[in-house]
Amino acid sequence: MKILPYKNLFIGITGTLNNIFFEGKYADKEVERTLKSNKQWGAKDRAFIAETVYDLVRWKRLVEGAMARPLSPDTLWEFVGTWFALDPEEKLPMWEEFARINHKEILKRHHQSAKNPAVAESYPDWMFEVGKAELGDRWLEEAQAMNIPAPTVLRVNSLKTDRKELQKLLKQRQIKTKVLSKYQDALELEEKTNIFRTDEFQNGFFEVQDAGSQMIAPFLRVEPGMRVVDACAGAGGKTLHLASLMNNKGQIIAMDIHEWKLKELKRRASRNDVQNVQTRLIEAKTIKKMANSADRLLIDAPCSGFGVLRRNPDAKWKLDQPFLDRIRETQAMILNDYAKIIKVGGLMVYATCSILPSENQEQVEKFLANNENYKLINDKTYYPSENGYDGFYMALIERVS
Ligand SMILES: C[S@@+](CC[C@H](N)C(=O)[O-])C[C@H]1O[C@@H](n2cnc3c(N)ncnc32)[C@H](O)[C@@H]1O
Repeated sequence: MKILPYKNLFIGITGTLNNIFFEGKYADKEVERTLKSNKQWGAKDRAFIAETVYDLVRWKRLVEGAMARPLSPDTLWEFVGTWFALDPEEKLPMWEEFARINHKEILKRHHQSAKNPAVAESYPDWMFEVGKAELGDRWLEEAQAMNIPAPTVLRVNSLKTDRKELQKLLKQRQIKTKVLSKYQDALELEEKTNIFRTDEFQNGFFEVQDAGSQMIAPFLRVEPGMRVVDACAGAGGKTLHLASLMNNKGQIIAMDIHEWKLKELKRRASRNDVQNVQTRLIEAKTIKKMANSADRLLIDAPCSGFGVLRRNPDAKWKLDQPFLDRIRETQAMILNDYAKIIKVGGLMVYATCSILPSENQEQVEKFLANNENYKLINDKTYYPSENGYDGFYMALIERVS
């Protein structure tokens, strides 16, 4: 991205990066906070800040390689300067903060450090090794695909409008979209814009939801009138989709262990005109009490996020091996315990936003080995390198007895 040589923008960038890397804040929330507290900036300034921050979060390790030292609160300006110095087309402003940036040295160090593919693709060693061990030859392609910024995809709320109509309404606001024909209700934005400000969003005509994620609810084969449990509903991205597919008929019980997420879900449901959802906080005996009660069950399990790093690049630096080990145990526990919620003859989907077999096929295989009364109907992994969207896994399982 072309440098905008205004110091206040660079102060915004370094401040935001400081909060993400050294104060434990999430990149999306921090960028939003910085932009909200600087209303004087125009659209180009905002795009420059957001894009530069995301690029630097994504490419942290590559830039550190070119700096030949780790990022610290004291090296933030050098970090930003080095990033731009790597691009021969860019000219750094002549500010004292960049006085020590030496283009030739940076390029020399970069050529050397990027011989290590984990540096070249900007992943921590442990994560690169896990990817290689689990995905073999496929990993490098996926690692590269997850470095490409995510497009914005909308899911049209079929309870309120349809794709053609929404596309027309957005066009009237100069917001161009393209139809993703392989996905029933998806529209992709042609350019980044603050879509949340539109009346169409406020009126619940659409939700922002990655195209890969839009494949999960239809995989569960829900029908109007069914009793459906969404066991890890979070703030309800997929609950809302299920409600649209059921045409608001039947019942969806949306559950989570965090009450604040369910509150957000209710707010979104009301904006979407979704009327068949009831929320339920998971407590000690909740799951046991619900045994044999549902026609369909969605387990959108907590996971490493190893398929959505293009959307959440900060997870590269926040995840660690102990978390991955713990989350696999949680997934196994959830699958085993929650599967009892469906009736005999009922179906469930186990899904994650990870492409690691250890969180996906291997979990399902273990579950089926311990539970002979369930059978796998089919499963599918969506790889970021193949579809250009987020990576997901989903398995459709039937309770046969
Ligand atoms: C992948 S997220 C769900 C995303 C959500 N389904 C959506 O489409 O927006 C996983 C969710 O599982 C929840 N969770 C974690 N542990 C859980 C447990 N033991 N039982 C149920 N939900 C759990 C998390 O709070 C999180 O909201």
